[in-house]
Amino acid sequence: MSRPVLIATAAAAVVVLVAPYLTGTYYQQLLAQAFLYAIVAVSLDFVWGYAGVPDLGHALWFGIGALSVGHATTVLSDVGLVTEVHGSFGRYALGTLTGVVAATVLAAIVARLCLSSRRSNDFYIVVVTLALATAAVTVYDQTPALGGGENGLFGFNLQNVTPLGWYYITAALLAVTVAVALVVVRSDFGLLMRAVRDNAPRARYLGYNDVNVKIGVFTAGAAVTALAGAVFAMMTGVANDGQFSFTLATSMLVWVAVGGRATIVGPMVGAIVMSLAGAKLNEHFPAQWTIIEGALLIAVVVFVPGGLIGPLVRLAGRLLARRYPPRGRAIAAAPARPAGEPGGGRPVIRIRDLVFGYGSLRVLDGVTLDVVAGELLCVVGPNGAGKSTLTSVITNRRLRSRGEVEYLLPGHRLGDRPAAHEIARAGVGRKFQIPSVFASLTVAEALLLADRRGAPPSLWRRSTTVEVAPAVVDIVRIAGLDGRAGTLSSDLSHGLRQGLEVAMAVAARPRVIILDEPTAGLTAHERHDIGRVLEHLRDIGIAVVLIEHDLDFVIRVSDRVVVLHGGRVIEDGLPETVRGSEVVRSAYLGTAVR
Ligand SMILES: Nc1ncnc2c1ncn2[C@@H]1O[C@H](COP(=O)(O)OP(=O)(O)OP(=O)(O)O)[C@@H](O)[C@H]1O
Repeated sequence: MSRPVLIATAAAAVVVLVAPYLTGTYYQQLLAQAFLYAIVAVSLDFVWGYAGVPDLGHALWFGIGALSVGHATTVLSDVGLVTEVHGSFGRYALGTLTGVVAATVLAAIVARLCLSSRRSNDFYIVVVTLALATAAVTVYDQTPALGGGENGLFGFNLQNVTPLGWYYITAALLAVTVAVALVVVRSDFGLLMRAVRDNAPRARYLGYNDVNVKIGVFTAGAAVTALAGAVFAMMTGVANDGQFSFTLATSMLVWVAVGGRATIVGPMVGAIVMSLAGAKLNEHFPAQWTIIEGALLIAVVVFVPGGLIGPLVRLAGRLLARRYPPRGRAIAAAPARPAGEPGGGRPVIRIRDLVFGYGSLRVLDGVTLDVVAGELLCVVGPNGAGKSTLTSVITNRRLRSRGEVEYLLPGHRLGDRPAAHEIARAGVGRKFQIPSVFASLTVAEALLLADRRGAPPSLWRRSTTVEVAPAVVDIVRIAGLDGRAGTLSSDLSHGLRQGLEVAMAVAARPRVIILDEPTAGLTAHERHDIGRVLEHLRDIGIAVVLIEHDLDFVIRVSDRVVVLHGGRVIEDGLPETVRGSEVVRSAYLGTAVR
């Protein structure tokens, strides 16, 4: 922590400690509530801001926590009226535990159902979480025996804790939440969260199970929010449908959006300021405040998508970084380590009669092919021949296809239909045709993630150096990325992103690497250099599969050439043979070949 940050944190701590003595009980209660809302905002920032899962029903978890405490500490009549309140601490603890467990289990089920669907996208998740929250309010209101009906449960607040006591308890809970959140988002796991948010398929093809990352973060967010709801109920002695409501869920989104997504501090400040303002204005203008909140959300999303406080936090960070350079992540060359098995000639992927189509369009039509260790295989063919599709079907066996793809990778037994991240973990690397990188990660961070190839990252440790193979250092140099370890991928040109993606694929220590047009956008000199790197990868035993259009380059670097046309292999042989083939010439000239 730099000195100014330390001073600012100490100053904030002094203000928080002294503030209740300068205000009355009323403001202590308001601030205690605001601190709990700030915990909720930080948890939503985790889920939405960092993992990119838009949870429109986040209030549901808060309501479950509150209701559970209310239910555990009261006795209800048939119509849901509270007839007795239990004051024992055990019941509050039981209610809290039950609420947190119930929210965690429900969130895990919802996330699994929403996120593991192949059709899952942001819109899908928004609709499901919104529908769930709306249904929860209806169920609550229709079941008085559960939560007291429209009146809710009341009068069960934990005795013997003064407003000042709650003020300090909630402040301490918020401090712990923010501290833990900051450690996690700066850790290696935080890197993975941002990677999954920016570009889930890219993370998947580096060996990470992006769905599980999202489910884990979503579930953790629900658990923290349920805990905040439980404490809220203990403090206020109230549990009602407002705590489940879409109105509260919208307020939560406003706190995060206005504060600034993916900053932790922004949503925390946003929640404290907005909930205090809301409490004051709600007293005099209840109807108007809801409209103001809605308008603010729209205005922020349209005009300042980074939020109001987030950019200030980032600016302060940048100014501080000039004076106190942070510990960035650096790239270092690791001692050479053989990634593949030397001694080429052994098939590592065996493809037999592979058939794949998009709807009625048959794109691969009985492809049979061996990918061999220590061989540089080029796949060529006219536009639309099915080259990129072949890559997709080899690297993701969850895509519906017929035929066989067998992976003969030592040390890895893949099931019948392995998922993309499992195939990547086994050592099949991929570069997409259009450069696919992580916008908010620096060059060094992207290589760090690639180097781990799906291994679970630490939740608290922040790696500062990424050690990559000499071939990666070569690619970094050839692509012009040296000296740019700290540059954000979003700030790189098209050509540099291309180079970064190739470097990422190689950094993952593949046994098979499939590169879809890695030289597109490179100069002749750079192509020559990339060609040398590919030959080096082949020489250390990696099976290199190159999809290329530049036939001169193909003839120069490849050991074997496969020609695809209309989804079929029409030629498979030595480069010179393929170049002289009549059938290949007619395929490229557009003559039908059947
Ligand atoms: N997601 C998709 N949905 C429907 N059709 C698709 C999809 N992706 C590709 N296609 C079609 O499948 C066929 C093969 O496409 P593919 O991208 O695999 O060819 P390619 O050989 O890689 O071509 P290029 O050299 O132009 O990249 C094309 O007709 C294409 O229009």
